[in-house]
Amino acid sequence: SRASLKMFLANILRLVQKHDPEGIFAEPVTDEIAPGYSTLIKYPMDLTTMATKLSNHAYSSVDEFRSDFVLMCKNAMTYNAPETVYFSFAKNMMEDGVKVIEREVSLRPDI
Ligand SMILES: NC(=O)c1ccc2nc(N)sc2c1
Repeated sequence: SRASLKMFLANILRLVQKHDPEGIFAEPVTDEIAPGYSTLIKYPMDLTTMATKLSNHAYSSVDEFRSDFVLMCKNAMTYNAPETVYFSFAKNMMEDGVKVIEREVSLRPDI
């Protein structure tokens, strides 16, 4: 149901947040901390925005949620040069996060 999808996705958000101890994905990226970000990144995404979308019933499937999560990570791999820690965090976050999502989905075939 819509209520169980919301609970399921809220738990995934909690789990993936553990893989971002520096909190670089916690809030929208500002042009102050990342010069030119809003010009380069057409579709920004972050974990707080995902939580808000979840509260507003903006996700009707795990796929839609996963798309925003991957968008968030790919944005960071677009804006930040490959040799930066931010790029490495994003690459690892994408790998770890997708694994978390797929494991949780495998435990809930009904979702
Ligand atoms: N998510 C990002 O791409 C991101 C987050 C934080 C941050 N702080 C900087 N000084 S550059 C930067 C980039």
